[in-house]
Amino acid sequence: MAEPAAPRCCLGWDFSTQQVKVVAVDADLNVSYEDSVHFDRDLPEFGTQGGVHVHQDGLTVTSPVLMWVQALDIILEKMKASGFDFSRVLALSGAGQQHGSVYWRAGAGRVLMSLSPDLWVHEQLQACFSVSDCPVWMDCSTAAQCRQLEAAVGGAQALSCLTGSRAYERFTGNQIAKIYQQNPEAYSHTERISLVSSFAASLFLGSYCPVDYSDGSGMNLLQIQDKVWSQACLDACAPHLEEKLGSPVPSCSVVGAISSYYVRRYGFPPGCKVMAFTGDNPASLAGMRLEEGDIAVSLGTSDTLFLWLREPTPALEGHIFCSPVDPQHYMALLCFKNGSLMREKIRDESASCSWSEFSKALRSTQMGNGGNLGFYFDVKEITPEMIGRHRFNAENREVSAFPRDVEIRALIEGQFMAKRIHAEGLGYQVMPKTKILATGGASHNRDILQVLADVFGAPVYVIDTANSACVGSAYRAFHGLAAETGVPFSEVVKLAPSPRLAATPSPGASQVYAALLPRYAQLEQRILSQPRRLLE
Ligand SMILES: Nc1ncnc2c1ncn2[C@@H]1O[C@H](COP(=O)(O)OP(=O)(O)O)[C@@H](O)[C@H]1O
Ligand SMILES: O=C(CO)[C@@H](O)[C@H](O)COP(=O)(O)O
Repeated sequence: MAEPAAPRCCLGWDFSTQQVKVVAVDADLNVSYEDSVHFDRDLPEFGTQGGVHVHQDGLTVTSPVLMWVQALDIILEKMKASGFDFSRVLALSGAGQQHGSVYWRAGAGRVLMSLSPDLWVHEQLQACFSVSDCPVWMDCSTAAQCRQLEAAVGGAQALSCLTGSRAYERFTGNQIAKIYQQNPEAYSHTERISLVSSFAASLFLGSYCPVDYSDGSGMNLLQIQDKVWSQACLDACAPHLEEKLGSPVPSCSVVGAISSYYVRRYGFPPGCKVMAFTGDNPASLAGMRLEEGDIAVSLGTSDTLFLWLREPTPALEGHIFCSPVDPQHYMALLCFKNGSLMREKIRDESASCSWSEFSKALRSTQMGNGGNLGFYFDVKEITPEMIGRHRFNAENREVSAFPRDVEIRALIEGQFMAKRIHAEGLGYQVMPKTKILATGGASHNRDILQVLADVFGAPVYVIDTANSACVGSAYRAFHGLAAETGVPFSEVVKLAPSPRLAATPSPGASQVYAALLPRYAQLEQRILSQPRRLLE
């Protein structure tokens, strides 16, 4: 009897801070394959820590662009070696860490179009980048460019109304302005500037892929309501920028068929469609099938919190992005830089480098931590703009240290109280029907999720894989296949596995945190009002 045909699938990619990841999702919307290449571990020759290089000024943070390309080569070879059947891939899409930028040297487009299947992609693109170390989202070296941009458009709120955010140091327009000002030669030799997401899509397309509206919203350049580049912002950042960026496209666009390179080298079908790639947080929104009223908390390298929005409400804190799945709607996002890497530091200092010891400490301490509260920002935080470690006892007196278990609970409770306080600052209210959807590496840790449920007073759900950006990308690829028929994204994914309940609030949690949240907010204000703290 003939073998039954292998089920068709879509691939979802994620070029995130610490790794490149991929999932295959079959037509029944179940994940059938998962793989990753970890930059520090699998590509040690690039010498990154956490996927990045922090420069001597402590502000500039970059990643080598060829490391990303080589990671793609390696992961595809791993898939091939494992027997993955590429001929069943109908379409693919992907995500990238947001805000990072890639600078393609003049002539690179031609090289991309004529890749030889006998060689690795990274071998062929060696000379294709005018900037070898790409600024990434952790960079905070563009304060001067941010002030220039805000001044050019009439202030911070005016910029936010236009682009969804006041000027942020990691946002791509400000990063491009810095490259233009400090390295005009590299800028003038650049024929195309991509986001990490559109760069990754370009590798698959074999030609430059446009920036999508959703990830494009993280640049301080896109008018989020009109979905066009803001001429005033472009002019304030660098000359000839519009031609280097190309026109932005709806996130649901099919941008073309896969390059013949992948057809000939790996056996992808020639008609395999490439759907526009987007930011990792927007892709996670798709992967978790977030609905209005839900709140998503991503615990990856960064921690982020995001919501589905019907109407944009740009403010001086937080970001509004175009929705990655519905052209009429938006998403709100808060980003916290001291996420997993800060948790790893405290784990190493106070839990013998072990997540299970870390969890034990969370289980052995009480909700509310005996009134002890902590702020842990080893790198300058985005929300709020603060740096340093600050610990307070139950009498609000600053103390220099906590016992190890108290330190661990103070870190996790503090991280989640900050998220709730700043989400409420954007107008979000926890309702009786609120669901929290958690994702990212730390969502593997049930004890961390328990604290999340307790602080928010809401149940926490997870999907089968913590790689929601990959899953969302594969779902978006399925949506791309149906796009011509106008089927909404929600219809395409309605039969996907439902999120699973991972934690419910403990009895008494709401009373404990009703008392602690205002204290945490007041202490945060106290720290912020001491100017020396900002400079530490
Ligand atoms: N059991 C665990 N408990 C807490 N954090 C964890 C656990 N397992 C992994 N992590 C964290 O997950 C992080 C990676 O998350 P991930 O979402 O894959 O990151 P990114 O997508 O930004 O590369 C690691 O830095 C690690 O600290
Ligand atoms: O800057 C932001 C969002 O605004 C970050 O969330 C980046 O998108 C990095 O994502 P991870 O690699 O931490 O998932």
